[in-house]
Amino acid sequence: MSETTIAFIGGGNMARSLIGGLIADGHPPAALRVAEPDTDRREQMISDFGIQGFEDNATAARGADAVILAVKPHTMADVARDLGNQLRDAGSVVISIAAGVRTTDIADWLGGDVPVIRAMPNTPALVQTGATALFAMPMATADQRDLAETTMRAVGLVVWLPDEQQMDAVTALSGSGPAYFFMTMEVMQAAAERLGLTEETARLLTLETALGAARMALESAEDPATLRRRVTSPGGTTAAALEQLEHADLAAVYQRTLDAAAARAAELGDELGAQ
Ligand SMILES: NC(=O)c1ccc[n+]([C@@H]2O[C@H](COP(=O)([O-])OP(=O)(O)OC[C@H]3O[C@@H](n4cnc5c(N)ncnc54)[C@H](O)[C@@H]3O)[C@@H](O)[C@H]2O)c1
Ligand code: PRO
Repeated sequence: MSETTIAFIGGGNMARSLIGGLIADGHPPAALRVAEPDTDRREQMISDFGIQGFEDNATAARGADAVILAVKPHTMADVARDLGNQLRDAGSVVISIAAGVRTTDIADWLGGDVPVIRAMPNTPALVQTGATALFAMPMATADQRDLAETTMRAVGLVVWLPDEQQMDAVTALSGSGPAYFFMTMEVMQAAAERLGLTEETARLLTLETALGAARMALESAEDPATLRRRVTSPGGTTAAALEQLEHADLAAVYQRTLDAAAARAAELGDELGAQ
């Protein structure tokens, strides 16, 4: 793994999280490259991480073991078409992290015989607690799958999907999911401040509670419903609180939330695949 050269095409938020997580895991910065057209962003990544930065995608990708396409979904077709000749000849493992965009479309844009692996990571990769789902085109070799898995496992959990369609649900759950938890933290902290806590106290207690609940749910043999019941004394404070969440029909809110994200992922795949 330490010898593996990984080139990121696009140096935005998600690339930054993956690069930060890989370096924290011990990946040598010199073996990481980023192609980023925005000069300030590129220079910032070079200075923050000590990686190699390039203005030009082809130069960054040349000779890399893995090329991670980390541009926005609507930029993917142009980027893949430009890199196609080079990637087909080089035998690099091509991993796309774009929401919605399907492997067969990326392979077409690359010009055919390139086994594309699709990944849906999330930004907690930066602190090595990412969650990534992978799907590989059937033509991908075991070595190519291994390289994709090893790369993403360096920054957190990895699961393989048997069916690419499930990627839309994953995007709705763990790809976008950090935003749902961040929003919950924002509103819980604000509510606690309105109850009289200082900003700093409310912030710390909110974040530690989120971390503690997540760790406990991960490490416990009990399911979250059991853990929730253990917090909830009959007639107590938690019961009074949960009554409000039930009244707001949290289950329906989250169903609509994930449905909307999954539908948008499918829509992106349809729209962009038609190019
Ligand atoms: N941010 C997330 O939480 C997240 C999670 C999973 C997947 N993704 C996927 O990752 C991809 C990137 O998302 P992001 O949030 O990092 O976006 P971003 O806008 O922060 O980053 C995209 C970067 O690509 C650069 N870019 C634009 N045109 C380019 C080109 N032609 N060649 C090379 N680079 C170019 C931009 O300057 C920008 O820095 C998207 O496809 C998104 O669906 C994002
Ligand atoms: N961020 C990207 C988006 O919002 C993809 C998952 C998380 O589209």
